[in-house]
Amino acid sequence: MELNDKILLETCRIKLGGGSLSDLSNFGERKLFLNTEATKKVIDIATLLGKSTGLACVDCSASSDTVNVLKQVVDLGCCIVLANKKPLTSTIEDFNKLITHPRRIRHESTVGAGLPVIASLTRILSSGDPVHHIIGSLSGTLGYIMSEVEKGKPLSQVVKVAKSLGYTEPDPRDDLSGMDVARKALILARLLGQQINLSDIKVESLFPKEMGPDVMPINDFLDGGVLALDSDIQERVTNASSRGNVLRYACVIESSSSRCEVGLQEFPKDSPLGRLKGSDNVLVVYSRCYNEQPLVIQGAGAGNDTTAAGVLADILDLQDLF
Ligand SMILES: NC(=O)C1=CN([C@@H]2O[C@H](COP(=O)(O)OP(=O)(O)OC[C@H]3O[C@@H](n4cnc5c(N)ncnc54)[C@H](OP(=O)(O)O)[C@@H]3O)[C@@H](O)[C@H]2O)C=CC1
Ligand SMILES: N[C@@H](CC=O)C(=O)O
Repeated sequence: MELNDKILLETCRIKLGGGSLSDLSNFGERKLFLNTEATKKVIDIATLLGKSTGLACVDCSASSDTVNVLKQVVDLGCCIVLANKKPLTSTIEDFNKLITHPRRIRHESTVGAGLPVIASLTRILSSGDPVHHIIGSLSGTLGYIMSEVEKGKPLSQVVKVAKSLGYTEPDPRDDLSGMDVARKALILARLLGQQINLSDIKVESLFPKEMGPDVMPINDFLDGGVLALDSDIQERVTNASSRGNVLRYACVIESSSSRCEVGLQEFPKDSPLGRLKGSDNVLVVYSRCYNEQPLVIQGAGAGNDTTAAGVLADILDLQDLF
């Protein structure tokens, strides 16, 4: 379908109302392709236009199912742009395949939404400057939740607000389990050359297994389950505060030891992570050049606008190649 202003406005209306893209099939003369048929269409177009035109295949889903079609379009010479972290956090073989042509992939929005995290790291590494150590707070949702809980608001309420502001993954348990941050950490660690998998990362979840997506439907979690988490997190925040600290969900990556872990940690209130407010992300990078004075990248790390801006900038950046 042609993405004219009318269709784009209608798409925004449907998605802001919590609807599905499939609702667009009821809007004028649209044809909706599902799964196998959709994949075949994408491959047909990639076969026709991939090599000659710099066709970019853009994945803004939160699905694990797109990795096969992405690998095929890469083989057909297409560029790929991802906001979706799952293809890059599949097996190391899939990751290596997707980055076969490093100049034909952009995935800025996979870490820090629109913040220039991937671009900065890629520049540092390609200049031959080895990155030793990264520490960051890479979840807009968890950053927002921790700063609101600090103000005395219950976690259960704040999760719903984070969802309505577009910060969370489609299922906020992807954020609260730490898996969304673990995926970002894995993408960064793999960029640094670590040949590791998601299962190698130590991850702290903020809810018990009984509340997981395989056990509890999302609405039961949001309307009931999450209430049981309020007192524990409030107590941890209060205890940290009594020591002059704040709690942040941090990610630590160390090149020398291949250490990669994500979880809640206490930080002094006046440290780069401790000063974070709202959905801001911060990434502190230590390399040979950025040693005494590390590179600090900070700003809004989640939300529809900043993520979309990151994706659009990636598409435009690729067009300069052709
Ligand atoms: N929100 C944010 O701040 C950020 C999000 N991201 C990433 O961007 C991605 C999208 O997040 P967000 O926009 O919040 O999520 P949404 O759920 O709003 O959007 C995902 C869209 O993908 C569609 N979709 C799902 N599966 C498939 C599929 N197999 N093929 C094609 N389309 C599919 C969904 O369709 P339907 O409408 O039918 O559900 C939906 O419209 C995620 O991977 C997320 O991690 C990255 C950085 C920041
Ligand atoms: N759910 C994510 C969105 C960006 O990746 C977050 O909260 O950071």
